[in-house]
Amino acid sequence: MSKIVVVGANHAGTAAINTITGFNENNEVVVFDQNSNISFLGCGMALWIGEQISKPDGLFYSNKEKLESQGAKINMNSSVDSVDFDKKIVHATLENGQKIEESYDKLILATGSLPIVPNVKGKDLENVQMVKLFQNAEDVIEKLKNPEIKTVAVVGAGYIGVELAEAFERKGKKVVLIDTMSTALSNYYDIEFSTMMDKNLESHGIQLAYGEMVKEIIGTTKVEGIITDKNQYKCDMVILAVGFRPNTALGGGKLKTLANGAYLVDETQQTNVKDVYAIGDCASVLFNSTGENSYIALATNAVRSGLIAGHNVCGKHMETNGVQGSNGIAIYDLKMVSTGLSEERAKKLGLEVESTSFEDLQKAAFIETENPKVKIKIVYDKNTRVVIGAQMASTYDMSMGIHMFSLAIQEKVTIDRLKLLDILFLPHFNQPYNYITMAALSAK
Ligand SMILES: Cc1cc2nc3c(=O)[nH]c(=O)nc-3n(C[C@H](O)[C@H](O)[C@H](O)COP(=O)(O)OP(=O)(O)OC[C@H]3O[C@@H](n4cnc5c(N)ncnc54)[C@H](O)[C@@H]3O)c2cc1C
Ligand SMILES: NC(=O)C1=CN([C@@H]2O[C@H](COP(=O)(O)OP(=O)(O)OC[C@H]3O[C@@H](n4cnc5c(N)ncnc54)[C@H](O)[C@@H]3O)[C@@H](O)[C@H]2O)C=CC1
Repeated sequence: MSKIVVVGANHAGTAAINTITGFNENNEVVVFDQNSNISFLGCGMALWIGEQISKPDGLFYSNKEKLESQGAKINMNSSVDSVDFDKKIVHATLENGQKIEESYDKLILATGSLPIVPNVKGKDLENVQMVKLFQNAEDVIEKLKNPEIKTVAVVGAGYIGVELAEAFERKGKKVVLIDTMSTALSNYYDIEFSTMMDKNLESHGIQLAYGEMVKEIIGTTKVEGIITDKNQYKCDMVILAVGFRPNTALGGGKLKTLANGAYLVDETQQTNVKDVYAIGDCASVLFNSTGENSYIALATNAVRSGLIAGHNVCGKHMETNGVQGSNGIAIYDLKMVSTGLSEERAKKLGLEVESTSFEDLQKAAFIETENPKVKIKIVYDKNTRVVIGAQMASTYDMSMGIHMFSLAIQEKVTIDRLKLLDILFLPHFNQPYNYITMAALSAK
């Protein structure tokens, strides 16, 4: 029997706690989380703000009572202030202000990430909003009730920014979407895909302000406008969504990190200090497209890494497969999914790559019901021909197709092996000369 302390009980922490308690091995599990809620699905935030769902209740899948019924001791509103890695003790402040010491045999750090805050004048004005926690969503929803909030400037056209731009437009607000890059979603898609999203956003009246760097948020007490290196926009609310950084202050220089501060972990999620594990957004992941440890903040990675650490702290050896950073987005009718590297990002990393693309109807052409076009692009290493990325876009829900490419990258499958892959055909579903086969066959 071991005593396992878990710091942070959102997606990664909860996955680890569920795994450990699921073994029913009478391990003592003590958990600290500085927040008042557990397992908030940020992915539902835009749906809630944009009123595509009527209430937030379904955005949580666990809570203190549930985890305690499984045998863990849960301290909510309780922060861990420091860790003595030599003595194997965490120092925490409980909800009632009491300072305590908790010893551990195994420690799991699941402290997640923090939104990056650009260091610009005016960032502390009223109505400048972060969008990470449940409480942030509550604040935004409350503020949107004020009819004086007419225009929202969203800074960052990544996943959060694009999803929220849609949500604000659905709420009848004027939206300006600002990004330093020349398209939306530039971390995930090549230009022929991201421009599809840009046209989609523009066709719904969202103003795109790309290639612009925010210099200042203006106002006396509240937001009145935003100034970039190229323009000035009048607005009543500013959303900052320019990415996450790992929340790793507890490492205190003892734990090795990537350049961005994420705890460096091995294939079992263990850090460089024995018996100390790190999972989720505070940790590195092995990125199969490059073979290197990287930072990819996703709930999917958080859950998987929690499962892995949960096994290993209980003495059940489990190793990561590495990840592909598979992701998806659905804005109005447009769905886009990607995995691994885009061609542009691969080239920026100095990789020699080729790509192959195809566009066709999803189903047999004679089908008389809904039959949208699907666009696909597969990126592969020029020398080894191993697949390292794929992107798909359509108004049709083709999202399941990307999982096969995720597996192809994980298992280092070459583009040539996809040419004759046995893909089912049924006119209701797809075409015999389907776009996956055709893209692979047209590879150089
Ligand atoms: C708006 C939004 C939409 C998203 N959509 C998606 C999506 O569609 N798909 C997807 O895969 N991912 C999505 N993500 C990303 C996903 O939410 C994160 O990757 C995920 O939350 C990471 O989980 P985590 O448990 O590692 O970290 P976090 O969610 O950051 O949780 C960390 C926890 O640690 C606690 N904590 C931190 N420090 C301490 C301390 N010192 N003491 C005690 N407790 C501490 C915090 O209170 C928190 O509960 C989205 C994120 C946002 C904000
Ligand atoms: N559907 C999904 O899978 C979702 C995933 N997430 C994940 O959550 C994490 C955080 O999401 P985001 O904050 O959207 O990060 P992101 O990395 O997706 O996008 C950040 C955007 O901000 C831009 N940017 C950076 N600095 C800027 C600056 N100073 N001014 C203007 N623009 C700037 C970048 O060019 C980029 O387009 C990501 O890891 C993301 O993948 C979030 C929402 C949905």
